[in-house]
Amino acid sequence: MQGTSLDRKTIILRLELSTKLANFSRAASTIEQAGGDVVAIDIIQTGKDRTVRDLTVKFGEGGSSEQIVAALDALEGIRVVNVSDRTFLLHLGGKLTVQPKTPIQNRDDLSRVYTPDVARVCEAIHADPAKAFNLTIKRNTVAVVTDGSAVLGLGNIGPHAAMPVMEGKAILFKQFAEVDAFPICLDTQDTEQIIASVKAIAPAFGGINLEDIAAPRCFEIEQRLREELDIPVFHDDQHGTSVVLYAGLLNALKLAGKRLEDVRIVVCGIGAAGTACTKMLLAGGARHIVGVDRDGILTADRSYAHPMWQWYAEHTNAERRNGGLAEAVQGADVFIGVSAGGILTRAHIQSMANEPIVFAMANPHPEILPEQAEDLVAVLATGRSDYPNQINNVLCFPGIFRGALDCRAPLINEPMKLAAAEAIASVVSEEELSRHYIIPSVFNQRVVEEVRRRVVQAAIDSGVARRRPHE
Ligand SMILES: NC(=O)C1=CN([C@@H]2O[C@H](COP(=O)(O)OP(=O)(O)OC[C@H]3O[C@@H](n4cnc5c(N)ncnc54)[C@H](O)[C@@H]3O)[C@@H](O)[C@H]2O)C=CC1
Ligand SMILES: CC(=O)C(=O)O
Ligand SMILES: [Mg+2]
Repeated sequence: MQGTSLDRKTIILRLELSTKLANFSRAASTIEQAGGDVVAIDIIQTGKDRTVRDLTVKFGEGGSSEQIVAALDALEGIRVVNVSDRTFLLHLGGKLTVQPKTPIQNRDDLSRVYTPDVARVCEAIHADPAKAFNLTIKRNTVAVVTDGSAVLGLGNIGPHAAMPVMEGKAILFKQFAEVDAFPICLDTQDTEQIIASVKAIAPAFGGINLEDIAAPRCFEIEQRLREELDIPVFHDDQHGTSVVLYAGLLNALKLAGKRLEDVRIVVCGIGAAGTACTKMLLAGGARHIVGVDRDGILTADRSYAHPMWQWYAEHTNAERRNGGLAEAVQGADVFIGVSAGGILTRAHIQSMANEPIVFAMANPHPEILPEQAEDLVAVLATGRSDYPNQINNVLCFPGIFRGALDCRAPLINEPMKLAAAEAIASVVSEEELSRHYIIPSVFNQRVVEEVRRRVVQAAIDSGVARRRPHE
């Protein structure tokens, strides 16, 4: 596994110790010998035959949780019941809760919140369904919907395993943009069933954020839902990613003194994110794009069963390059990776043009780690939170939905996406721009504010705003 995490340096071990066979100080010294340091002990249960204790253990470069667990497992009378780290503990019981806005303290409150008085509100909405935006959670609530088929770069891990990511997205919506978002992981990967399910739940929501649904089905699902619903439907991995990529590239090119129209760009991984990034770059004026996937460079010399790849081959690679990743990156100015971890090598980067720009955006493992390539590049970015230059759709989706909800746009159109990209890029001033700061931090409060402002304006200018928000 690549990458490091500080969290993995502190673990909590739950041990069951037989009172007859095990000796606690023996366990502690075994942990020490395996490179760990016991910093806290909690007794969870004691009994005649056994005790259960939680041990907080820190370890340095020399130790690992696997070594410590293996050493303890070898001891007679000790059973390792569970190993957690801070990340796992943070996920205990999930990361979200539902909180009422109004307390119910007496019968009168109860009558108004619930029956009988609530009925008058129901009837008002029945008479005018648009009132659902004013009288229910609809106006501020987004469904984060997945089928678990392309979760981060982990692949098709299914709806249960997708939940932690979707809960995470919901937290980001709330924390950064005050949008109430709800994770919905569907137990189907059938296009028609996904469309029908989302349509069926849509009345409760003011927007639909599709997440981690694999290509090619994500294209049809999004298009059909956009046509059939009157609230924004936005596939984050396509459009959120392309907006942030475009913002990052505008700034990186500024720094490198190159123009989008002139540079040779390689997009690696022609799935949801890769296709949308390419469309955004073409719309922005890029002229030399080559796409490469597992089977090599997409070229009009071949025909593809997958209609999006056919489209891709016909709209890129004018030179009709052939070959694999090595041939694609040769002489390229920009590498955009939305594919899989660890596939880009130093040799690949050395074959690129001078001062190359590398955006290794696969999550959680980028195509190449910054420490492996930093000396070879003008700019390097990843999708991760633990390196500089985080090109991640979290810079887009909270603000773009905030704007769309505030002006009650029925969709998120191209001008709104472009406005979001320009807003994100604009947060980094000319003076601040540097190879380690081409894209603002998600914690920069101006990001959401600026994205929202420009998205609302773009919606008004393009005639899709159904209301003008108060400033
Ligand atoms: N930084 C960011 O904001 C974002 C990053 N991503 C990352 O991009 C990656 C792709 O995500 P999606 O487009 O949603 O998935 P997807 O499943 O729609 O597409 C992935 C594509 O990459 C291709 N691929 C896989 N291994 C490859 C290899 N060794 N060489 C070339 N192509 C390869 C697949 O064949 C597929 O066409 C994931 O790692 C994801 O975490 C996706 C969205 C946002
Ligand atoms: C960031 C994100 O949405 C992804 O990696 O899928
Ligand atoms: Mg995603």
